[in-house]
Amino acid sequence: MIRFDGAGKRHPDGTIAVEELDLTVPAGRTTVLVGPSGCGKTTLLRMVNRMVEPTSGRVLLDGTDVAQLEPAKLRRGIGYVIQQAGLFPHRRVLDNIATVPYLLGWDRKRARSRAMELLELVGLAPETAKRYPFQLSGGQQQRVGVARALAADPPLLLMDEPFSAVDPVVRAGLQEELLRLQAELNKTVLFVTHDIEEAVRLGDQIVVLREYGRIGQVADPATLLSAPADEQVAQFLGRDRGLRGLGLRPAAGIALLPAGQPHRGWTLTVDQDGRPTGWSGPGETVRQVTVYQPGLDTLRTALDSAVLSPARAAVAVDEDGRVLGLAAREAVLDALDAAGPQAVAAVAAAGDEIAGGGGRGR
Ligand SMILES: Nc1ncnc2c1ncn2[C@@H]1O[C@H](COP(=O)(O)OP(=O)(O)OP(=O)(O)O)[C@@H](O)[C@H]1O
Repeated sequence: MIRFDGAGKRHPDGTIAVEELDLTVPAGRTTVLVGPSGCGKTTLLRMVNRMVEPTSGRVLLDGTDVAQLEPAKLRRGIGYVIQQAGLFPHRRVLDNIATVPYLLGWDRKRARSRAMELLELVGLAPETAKRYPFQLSGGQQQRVGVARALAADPPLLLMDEPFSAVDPVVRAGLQEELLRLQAELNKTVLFVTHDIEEAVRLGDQIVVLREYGRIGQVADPATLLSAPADEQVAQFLGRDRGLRGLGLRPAAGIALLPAGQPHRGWTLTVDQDGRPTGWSGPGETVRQVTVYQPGLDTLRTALDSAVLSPARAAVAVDEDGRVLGLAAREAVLDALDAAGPQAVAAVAAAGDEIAGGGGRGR
């Protein structure tokens, strides 16, 4: 657990980066610091590993003031991932990952075998080990950065906008990967981003910061999106915060119609294994079928699938992609109703496209 106890930073030139912050970062969870540029996110993160020394207050790591710990030793016990990975350009991937184990005095064989394990854990092929960072894509470099941070199995990870230099598709993949790793490893993660979408996807706890490191709100994603503390936080979350909130609600429980029965003049076609192949309608066929998995996906995905379907029905599938039934748009809206007034208001605010029809797929 990390505790910021009145922690503040005033630079010698008089700039106040962080005024005075009280915050608890719980163990084994992901806490995301989010806020506009210059609000002090990086400063706070770096106070933890003593790359920045607070000018007031303290930072406690499991009850110990980090000021009492020797910086190099402290940092060897903390995984640190930064934007553009920050890999050593002259070292091969394997040796980059093994950096901290080497520093900790592990013998080379053990350090390298641990590095190979991590390469696999972050989804990189074994042959990547021999390459130099410049021979990797941005997304691969970030994966190596995460592997390096995890090498000595530290209980704490500091991540400073680790995925912001890669394109949106690669970024979504890296976020998925982090969620998967975190479900397995349960590290204490302190993650900095200025992207609220990323914060909502990754955070167990989100800290919305304003200028000078002042706290706007500390909450779990669902609470933050449904009940922002004030107008300023609501504005920061953006107009579609209600819709984003649907992304946190499971799509289980939507009433399904039998898939064999035509819906609004469209019939779903399936292959011999029961997987959807298209929609057959009056005089035309649509090959694109939008699906959702009730046990895995969210109301947002189900709604999106229903809106995009020519039959105005999302196709529910099991984990093997086999059709379970049709979720008519009305049934999805009923499920939104059951999810509470926030969800319904969000859809109303999203306007005609969803409430009235439209959508692609024709
Ligand atoms: N060495 C320094 N000297 C003076 N001011 C500084 C110094 N380092 C940072 N600052 C200022 O402290 C404030 C907080 O900086 P910080 O890097 O923590 O913000 P941030 O929220 O991480 O921003 P961004 O999202 O743009 O990375 C900014 O106003 C910055 O200009």
